Amino acid sequence: MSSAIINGKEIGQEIRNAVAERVIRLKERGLTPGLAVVLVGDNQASATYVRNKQKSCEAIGMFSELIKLPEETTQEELLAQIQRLNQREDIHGILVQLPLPKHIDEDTVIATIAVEKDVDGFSPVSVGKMMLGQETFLPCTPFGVMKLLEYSGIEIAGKHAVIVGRSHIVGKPMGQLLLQKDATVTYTHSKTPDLPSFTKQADILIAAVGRANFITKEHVKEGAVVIDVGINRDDNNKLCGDVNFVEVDGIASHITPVPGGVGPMTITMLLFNTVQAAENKLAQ
Ligand SMILES: NC(=O)C1=CN([C@@H]2O[C@H](COP(=O)(O)OP(=O)(O)OC[C@H]3O[C@@H](n4cnc5c(N)ncnc54)[C@H](OP(=O)(O)O)[C@@H]3O)[C@@H](O)[C@H]2O)C=CC1
Ligand SMILES: Nc1nc(=O)c2c([nH]1)NC[C@@H]1CN(c3ccc(C(=O)N[C@@H](CCC(=O)O)C(=O)O)cc3)C=[N+]21
Repeated sequence: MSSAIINGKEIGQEIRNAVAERVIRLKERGLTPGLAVVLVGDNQASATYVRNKQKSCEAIGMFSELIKLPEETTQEELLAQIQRLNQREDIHGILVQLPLPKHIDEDTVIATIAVEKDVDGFSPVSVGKMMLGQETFLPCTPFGVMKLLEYSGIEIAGKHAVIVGRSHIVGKPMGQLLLQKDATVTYTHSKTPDLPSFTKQADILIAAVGRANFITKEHVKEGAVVIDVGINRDDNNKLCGDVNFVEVDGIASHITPVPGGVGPMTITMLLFNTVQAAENKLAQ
């Protein structure tokens, strides 16, 4: 039997409809939620994501502004741009698209974003609050995965979650959010010897590696829930995840596709966080 498909497009749309309602309420009170996306350089993949984000904002009546800066932008210039966005009344969320060109220090840039506008949840203060279980903007991709699990009725408490990957934007916060819901969490990474011996134990397996079709049937326990965060291009330049879908289909109880799985949820939670930022401002 094939695995149940967790449909991120559908679940994302359901959440977006609720977010759109909140946008209407805010507009009635004279406030249009605004997102600024800062894109430095001309990374092709980044340009595609950024377009998706803008289209999604427009679709639910939010304002979005793209600040496109040349590859040679200095760090000082970028910091000055962010400071201007921090001051602007019409901008409630700021997203600096990563990765940045090598001559710019990402940590410094992210730490400059005002915490009340940090809708990516990447700044040190946001990360610290998340670790402490305090209210804050949660990073969109792990937040989106939590929603996928919730909407699919998948139980987390007491389950063994194994994360492959420990990046600051996906793997690390993912483990933290699952831990908060009482999963037992194991982190694995490139220095983990005998990876399948760990992943085979997972009730919930999260793949955030960045390698096309890396997770195969030898990594997956019968009946596991498999969440594929990866967005890669295969040899034919086709979009694919970190999980070899064909092999794992039928072994997993549930699986997310790529495209149409985690990707649309990331954008959904960005819209969610931006509307929350706008509501927070009205509540001040
Ligand atoms: N769907 C979405 O919305 C999003 C998708 N992505 C996608 O998710 C994937 C991961 O992104 P990101 O976390 O930013 O990537 P990074 O490259 O920052 O991190 C990759 C992680 O995978 C680990 N890793 C690499 N090779 C292996 C290996 N052979 N065995 C075990 N672990 C390994 C690395 O380990 P180590 O730390 O030891 O180097 C690292 O922790 C990418 O495909 C990216 O495009 C990213 C963001 C959002
Ligand atoms: N500051 C910052 N915040 C991010 O959230 C961020 C980032 N930088 N840098 C890059 C990664 C990647 N990312 C994706 C978002 C949406 C899709 C997405 O919508 N994917 C669609 C397909 C898109 C397509 O067709 O190319 C899908 O999976 O169905 C994918 C990847 C956000 N990231």
